Amino acid sequence: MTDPYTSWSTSPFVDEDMKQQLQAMSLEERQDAFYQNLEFGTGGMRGVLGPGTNRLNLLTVRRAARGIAQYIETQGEAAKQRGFVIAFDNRRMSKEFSREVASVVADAGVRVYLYEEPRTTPQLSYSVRALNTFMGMMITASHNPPEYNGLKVYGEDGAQLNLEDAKQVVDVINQLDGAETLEPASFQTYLNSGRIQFIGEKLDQEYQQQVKTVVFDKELFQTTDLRVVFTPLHGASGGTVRLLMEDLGITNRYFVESQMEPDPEFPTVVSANPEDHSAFEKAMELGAAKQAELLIAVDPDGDRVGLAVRDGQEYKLLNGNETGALALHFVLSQHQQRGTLPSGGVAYKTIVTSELGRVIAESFGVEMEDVLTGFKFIGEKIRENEANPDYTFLFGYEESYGYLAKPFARDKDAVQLVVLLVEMAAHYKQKGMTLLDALDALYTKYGAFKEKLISVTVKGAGGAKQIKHALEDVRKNPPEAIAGISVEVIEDYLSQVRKSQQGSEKLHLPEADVIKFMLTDGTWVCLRPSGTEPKVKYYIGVRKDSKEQALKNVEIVSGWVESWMKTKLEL
Ligand SMILES: O=P(O)(O)OC[C@H]1O[C@H](O)[C@H](O)[C@@H](O)[C@@H]1O
Repeated sequence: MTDPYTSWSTSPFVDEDMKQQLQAMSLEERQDAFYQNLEFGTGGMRGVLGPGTNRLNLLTVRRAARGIAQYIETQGEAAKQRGFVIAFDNRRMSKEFSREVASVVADAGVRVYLYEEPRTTPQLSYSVRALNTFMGMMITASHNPPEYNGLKVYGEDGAQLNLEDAKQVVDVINQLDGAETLEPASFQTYLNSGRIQFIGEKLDQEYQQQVKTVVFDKELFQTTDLRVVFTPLHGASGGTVRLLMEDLGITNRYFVESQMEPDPEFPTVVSANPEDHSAFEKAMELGAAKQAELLIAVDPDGDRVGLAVRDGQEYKLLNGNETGALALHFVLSQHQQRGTLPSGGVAYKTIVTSELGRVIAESFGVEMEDVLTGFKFIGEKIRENEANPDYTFLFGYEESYGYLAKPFARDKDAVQLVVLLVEMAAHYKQKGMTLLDALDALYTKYGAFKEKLISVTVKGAGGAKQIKHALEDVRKNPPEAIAGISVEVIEDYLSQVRKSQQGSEKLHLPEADVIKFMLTDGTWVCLRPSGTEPKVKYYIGVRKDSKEQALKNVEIVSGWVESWMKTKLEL
């Protein structure tokens, strides 16, 4: 059998440009580019751009699209007619990939709707629902460096494919021949025939109308003197947010102009990730010049959002747990004040997100349900329950900076949150409070919660195995105490068993390689391998009477967990 490198080098479907790149590769580069097929997993596909089976390029994208097209074909004529919608953000090759996917899917007889210019992930999610398509795709690598791109696949409800459907798609893709053997389809032919249609302004406007419904009190925008700085970090959300802020009459709005236009090179940021302090650098400069109280940064595909709040002469960043708790509390208290808090209201968070969310929800008589890490699990819950007339989705969030206020989108939606967070900051400003004061008020009322996330990178071919073995070892030899605090409950999501002194019970969440320890003083520790990076993640949460105590304790427990896991990973 010909090796894949030779097969690609001689394939009629590999263009001259790529053939030259193949020729120029060192032996090491070849090995890395061809030693496996870039995995299409339950979260889609993400990787470095370039030639090879282990890279993202027109051929590997074609292969993934072919698998998706074949999967849609197996779902029957109605699914094909309902069609497939595609959006992309501002990554290198995104437009080319979007057209490649469109052609391949159209070639299978499926109707295709396509955005011509960058749009956000939540708008893609909304578009699946608005156009009633059978599936959809977002082409993005979220906040990864410029050399990456990726594909995320959505089901008919607008959420990322659930585990069962994703598995079926993955199985079809895995059975396909090599990417270099697959014939391309003609984009122009299907565009001319109308099987591929461009979409745009009408859906943009509809989506923006929907976003405005997230606001409780539009008049607040006209009366507030709150000063807000916004940056999309060179991503896809800039245009939409600018229009929304203008439209809502948010007077003191300032945009980081050098970062407003979509740019695949992200030239003015070290990391286009609102979790990183560095992402706020330009926003902080503008904020200082304009005396802004609030800085908002949205990641390139517009699904995650970070905040920085003015504290004296500096800005303090809020993390996902803090922003999420504030937003949840704001939504629930606004409903309560207006008498619109429904009796069957439900909120969601992930199992690695702060327990403060549960305490807040319960104080309003709202159920807080936990799901596995990944926003698709929140989307799945909304779908499972929405037919029930007694059910109302009130809020969903996760510590990794993802939030959803209203379910017209079914993925985390930073655009919704931008308007909600500005309203929230204006609301507190009216009371003479910053968002930091508001957070302190939550701690006073509900207890001081503090969380910490430690990510340990374990790279290389053996990295994933090393992580797996370490977690196996934790299961075999679970600690009786962590940092001197007794373990009360162990939840193992792999065996789906919850063990405590009272006995064992089954956990009702999908199987996942995750272990969570609950300690006698309310502290919890959760361990899981990252699904998107070569990392193992340790999440720690504590609840104490004072902020100082909470801060101290979270550090003690984190230190203990880090050294303990070091021995398990044999680092
Ligand atoms: O922790 P990882 O598996 O790397 O995933 C990182 C993040 O990816 C997505 O944004 C998911 O919605 C999050 O739940 C997750 O935290």
